[in-house]
Amino acid sequence: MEQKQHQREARSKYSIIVPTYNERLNIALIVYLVFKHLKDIDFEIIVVDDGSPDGTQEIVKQLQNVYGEDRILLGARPRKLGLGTAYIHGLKHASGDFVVIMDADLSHHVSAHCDFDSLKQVETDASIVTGTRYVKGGGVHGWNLMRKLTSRGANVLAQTLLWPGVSDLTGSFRLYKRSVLEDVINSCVSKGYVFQMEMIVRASRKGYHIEEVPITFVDRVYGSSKLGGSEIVEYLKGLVYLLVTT
Ligand SMILES: Nc1nc2c(ncn2[C@@H]2O[C@H](COP(=O)(O)OP(=O)(O)O[C@H]3O[C@H](CO)[C@@H](O)[C@H](O)[C@@H]3O)[C@@H](O)[C@H]2O)c(=O)[nH]1
Ligand SMILES: [Mg+2]
Repeated sequence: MEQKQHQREARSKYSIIVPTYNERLNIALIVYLVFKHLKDIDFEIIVVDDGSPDGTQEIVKQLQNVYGEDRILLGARPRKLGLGTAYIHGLKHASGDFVVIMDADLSHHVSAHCDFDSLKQVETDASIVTGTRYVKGGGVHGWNLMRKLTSRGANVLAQTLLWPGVSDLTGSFRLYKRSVLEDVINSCVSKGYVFQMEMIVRASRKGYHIEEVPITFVDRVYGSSKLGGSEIVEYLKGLVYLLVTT
């Protein structure tokens, strides 16, 4: 009895941060899939919503009624403040020893990072386990040619200039040791999508052990991407900034 109690106390906890902007049609399904897949794991889901006009927060509140406010936390912000700062906001609510970040639109499948091997890796030797589309076994489904070229181009450019030793710098499905995330996040300045690249480059420069797992990114069915031209400009600026400062 005492031993069981001890085992429960010693169990690692995972905080899953899911940023949302207009994800009313997706959020219930991603939450359902996480609960279905992570049966034996202690976790909480932190939804960081930027005042979505489509009423995403109303759905999250309903989900809190179903699953409990201790399992689904809502980090509500007044307006769209960017993807990078959404993670920072989510981390403030997180109580886990490990943090998973993933999109709300079902482009990431929870099994890729929350399988036994990934969890074991980050609990033992790795500091970060990051999903990559650009190794054997990984890929992208559903993007048009322009989007594929944009993603590939962004990665090739960053690889060539920064040599971070990671094959997919712009992907956003990652598993962090909480202490590592806190350390790296505090040195980041990006606010938007470029944040993913800055995080992994800074982590690599700090010497953290980064493992990669192949993932297949599946384009969303409901809603639309929030990646616009201004994010691409920010990415290029971020690249130059990292080149000069790291
Ligand atoms: N809170 C908040 N959430 C946001 C914001 N912008 C986007 N999101 C949320 O962030 C997730 C990813 O946004 P998408 O708009 O679906 O991105 P994508 O075009 O599919 O891009 C994906 O691939 C990129 C790499 O090619 C990734 O860089 C990106 O993170 C994402 O995984 C979604 O859950 C979306 O609701 C924001 O300003 N605030
Ligand atoms: Mg998406």
